[in-house]
Amino acid sequence: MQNPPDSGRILLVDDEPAFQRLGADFLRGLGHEVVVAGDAEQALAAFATLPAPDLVLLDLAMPPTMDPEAGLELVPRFARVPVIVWSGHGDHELALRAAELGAWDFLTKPIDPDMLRFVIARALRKAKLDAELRALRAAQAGDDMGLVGQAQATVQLRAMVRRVGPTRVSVLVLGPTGSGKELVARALHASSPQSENAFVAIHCGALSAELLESELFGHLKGSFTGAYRDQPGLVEVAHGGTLFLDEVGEMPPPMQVKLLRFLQEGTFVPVGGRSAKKAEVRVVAATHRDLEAMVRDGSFREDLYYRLKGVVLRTPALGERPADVPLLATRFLHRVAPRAGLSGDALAWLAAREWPGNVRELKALVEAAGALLLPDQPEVDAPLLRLAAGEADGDLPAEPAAPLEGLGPLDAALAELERRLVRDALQAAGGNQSEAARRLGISRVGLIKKLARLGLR
Ligand SMILES: Nc1ncnc2c1ncn2[C@@H]1O[C@H](COP(=O)(O)OP(=O)(O)OP(=O)(O)O)[C@@H](O)[C@H]1O
Repeated sequence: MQNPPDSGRILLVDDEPAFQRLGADFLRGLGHEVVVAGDAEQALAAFATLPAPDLVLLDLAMPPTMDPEAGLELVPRFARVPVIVWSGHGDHELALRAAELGAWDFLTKPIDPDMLRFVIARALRKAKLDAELRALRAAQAGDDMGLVGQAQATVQLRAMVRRVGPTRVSVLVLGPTGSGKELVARALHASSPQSENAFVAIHCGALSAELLESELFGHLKGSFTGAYRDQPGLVEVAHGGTLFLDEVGEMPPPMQVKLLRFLQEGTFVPVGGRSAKKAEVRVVAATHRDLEAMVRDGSFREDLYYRLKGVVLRTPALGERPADVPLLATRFLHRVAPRAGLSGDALAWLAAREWPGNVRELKALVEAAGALLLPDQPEVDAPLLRLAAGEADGDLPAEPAAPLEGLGPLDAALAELERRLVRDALQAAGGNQSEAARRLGISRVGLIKKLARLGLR
């Protein structure tokens, strides 16, 4: 039977078996799918299981306390979807508190079935409209999903992300450092139906096998020196969302086995634990290494490789997609200097450059140049880019000529120029030193030393 337009998946939370049965039958009769939970713990577990419910019906008074206040605490935990609460206590105060905590509606037992049907239909319709509005806004605001570029390879990459994002298939992102692998992983998550759940990234090469295991799967109190309390693993934090395994090629072999088990069975055992726990995550892995060669030389498990390699997406080196450079540079510049432009010689200078650090390098350079713009300088030009790249050979950006005249030796003129750049950056950052340092492309400590040296403090 075709479900009616306003049907949905409903989580019914009530401890009374008779009510559970009658309620579930009634709701199913209306075309809804129903999942039943008898207490708070079951309710939270059912809420985290995919596919996620579209609406929660929550009895506020449940064992062991039967205290509606305890039930109220659950309301924000279901905040993603409409929550309709009910209680035997029909008091005004309780209804107000529930509304404050975000409940969609408050009903008093005994429940009037017609009223329930009406309230549910309205809540589901509103939730559906909200979701459509969110999707429309996302499509309008960032059609490029943050993946800027017009090169053929980038256009194709975006098309693949749009296609693969909404599926649950594992994705392996291959490309050199700084080419946008993590960005692709985030775009996949953002275009998945689970985008409101967590996106959790872990760098597999930065930790020893032991620490990586404890980070991924969690640990129990006392399982090693320094384990003062139980710590959930990142796979649990990412439950229902996306787990991004960055530099998966660096994963130590003992961890490769454990990761494979988790990917195959969906279960894991926290460090120091005995029983297996469950978590459901979408896995996106990335590496700049040649995983196939690593499989051949035995440093990466073949079975894990095939498990991770559901769909392979590639982020080419920036040098292989020169058509992206002007667009990326303009986008990065506008983040620090919204009204500034790039001159023709700046674009030519960028185009002629090699980018061993790929998009990350371009971003850092253009942002630094944007921060160095003088207030009356409308464009970033090639000399300013050279200055930002640390390649300036004296042809500094045109400072208003008159005020610098007569400053005497070159050192004094440079110090004066530096003073102005620092003052401008501080002013633009509203006096915030960290922000000013970021704009200048130096560390905060470096800025403080500069302020002292230039006599600005
Ligand atoms: N197509 C793009 N559009 C906009 N920004 C991009 C693009 N590609 C990369 N970037 C930016 O460049 C920087 C580096 O990207 P990212 O961290 O995704 O690269 P990566 O390949 O994961 O790097 P690594 O291998 O070092 O982890 C980030 O700030 C990211 O936002």
